[in-house]
Amino acid sequence: MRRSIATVSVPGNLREKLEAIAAAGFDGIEIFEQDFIAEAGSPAEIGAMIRDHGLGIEIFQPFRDFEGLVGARRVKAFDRAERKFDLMQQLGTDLVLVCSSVASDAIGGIDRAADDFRELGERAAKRGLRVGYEALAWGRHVNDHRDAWEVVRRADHPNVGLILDSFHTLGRKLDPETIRRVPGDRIFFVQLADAPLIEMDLLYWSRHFRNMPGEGDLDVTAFMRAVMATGYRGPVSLEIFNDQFRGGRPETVARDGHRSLVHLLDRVRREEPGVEVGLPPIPDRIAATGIEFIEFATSAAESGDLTRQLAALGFARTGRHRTKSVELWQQGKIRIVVNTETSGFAHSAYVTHGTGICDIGIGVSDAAATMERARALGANPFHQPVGPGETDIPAIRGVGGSVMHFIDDSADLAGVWEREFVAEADTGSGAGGGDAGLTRIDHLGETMAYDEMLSWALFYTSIFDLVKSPMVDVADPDGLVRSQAIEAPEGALRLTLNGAETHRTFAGRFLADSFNSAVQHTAFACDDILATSTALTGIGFAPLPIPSNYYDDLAARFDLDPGLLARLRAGQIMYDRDAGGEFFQLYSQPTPGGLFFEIVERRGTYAGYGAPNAPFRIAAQKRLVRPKGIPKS
Ligand SMILES: O=C(O)c1ccc(O)c(O)c1
Ligand SMILES: [Mg+2]
Repeated sequence: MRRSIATVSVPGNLREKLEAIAAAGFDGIEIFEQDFIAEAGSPAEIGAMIRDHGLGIEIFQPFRDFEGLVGARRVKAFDRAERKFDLMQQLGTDLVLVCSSVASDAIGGIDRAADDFRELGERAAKRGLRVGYEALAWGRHVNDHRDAWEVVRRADHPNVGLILDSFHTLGRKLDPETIRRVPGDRIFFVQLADAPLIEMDLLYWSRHFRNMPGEGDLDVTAFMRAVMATGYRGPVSLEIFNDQFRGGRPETVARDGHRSLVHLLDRVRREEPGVEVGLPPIPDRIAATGIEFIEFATSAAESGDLTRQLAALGFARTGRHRTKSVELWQQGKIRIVVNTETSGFAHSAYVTHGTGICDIGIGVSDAAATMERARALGANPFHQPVGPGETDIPAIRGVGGSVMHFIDDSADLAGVWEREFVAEADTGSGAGGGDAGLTRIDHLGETMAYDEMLSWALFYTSIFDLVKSPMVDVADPDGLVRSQAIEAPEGALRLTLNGAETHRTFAGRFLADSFNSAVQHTAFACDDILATSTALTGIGFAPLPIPSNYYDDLAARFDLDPGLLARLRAGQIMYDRDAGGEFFQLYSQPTPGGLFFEIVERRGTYAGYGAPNAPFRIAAQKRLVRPKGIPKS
């Protein structure tokens, strides 16, 4: 199937749009009249420019307020159509999108509209053109794809067909299964868009909040399955009106669009067996098995602060790299790599962003398959020269230019630690070692600009078998931070994406200080937070101080055993509860750069991340990092 995108979906001038669209891998475009009118060249020149980018013009759109008019208004509508037919012939496209009328003087009636379309089809046929009819969700008389189909069916003209748009169908909560009844050869074009579920006026929602399939809450996959089941094999096109995308980068928006389309078509062929979507086979979404390691980029001068904090968290240095200035710190199943090399990727990450997490190792079922899927979805593979005896671990670029390595349980990859590191036990020079009962990485919190959240959520959920939880608002004293959790079934991999809109928030300050989106916090799991808290106190861990008011409020909100409450208060441990269980959180003090660690215990099936505690945790962090408050400019 031809993969297409409407020019309105991508920011920039027409040339910038086309370059980004072509580079992302699309076959064609929907030329939006606005984008065409704004351009300086003649229609023929613009058509040639589009084709010079290797793109087909799949459709010209929109043609508005055509059907249901009478008298001079009707004559005028046909005249307007003829002018646009001229234009289409000069541009070099044979299909026009007519969206259902919103004109106040349009008269309803399926047969009246069908007559109009039969005549329009006749006129189009004389020029070898075709007309497609789309029901806008807010159309005056036609606002349901079933009615638009009935108009097309009764028009009964080979040059008149139906146009489907997932937004108009799903946004009005129409059952997409009804599409299965339409003959595939009567569908001329299919537009796709997703949207977040927000109660608001349909037109406003459509024109400002659409997003790429998979980025929102609509079941675009069910819609597309129904379309494919009709036998339709024409173009599939993204038609995204989104304020945020309009201010984004053309390359990013186009790349995300293509990624979403590949991901969607791959889902459709798996869930609707027997349909041919015209994509080369790719591995299914990858099951992530956990976080195999995180790697800090730092320097010899700064690494001491970091490793002291690791030791105070109960980590022990267990190995040194055979040839590089790289240490391995471990506790439970957690591996932390501390890299103080003075060349290579980690060093450049350190130089640009300061001490921070530059690399995440994800455990996967099959690393080669992960690379294949990531590549097909437009991810950028990462390579750096490997020294003698070093393992070339497959990797791609992730958030903020960081690296994501993939480790499966093949001997080659899983054996990297034994092969490349000399165990400290053999040298007798280990540091740390006061185990505090941390078992694994519960989650990583990535901080990014709010504008990037949809993009990275799509990145993760298209490559891996992960699901998004609803977005939550976190109140920082100086602004809002939005948080979105992405999780593997059973919680094998959990990530939170935290989107900051202003640099005055704790997250926003981290972004500004490190010039980067990156992991800001690492949350470790333990089995017994009270025991861990006691052990940590014994090895010199300094928790984030939580105000006494917080514990008084806990006592008021929950029926907590007074003994437990006293232990929480003494240990600076935060508490939350949901229908499935309980949650305990203990925070480290942040580094001057804003990085921090969290220790959690999940009891029962508690599914969240302690969002109700976040405002108090953030206020406490800000008190430490900037005791005099953050300047208001
Ligand atoms: O918002 C609109 O007017 C509009 C125009 C054309 C479309 O295809 C559409 O889905 C919406
Ligand atoms: Mg549309």
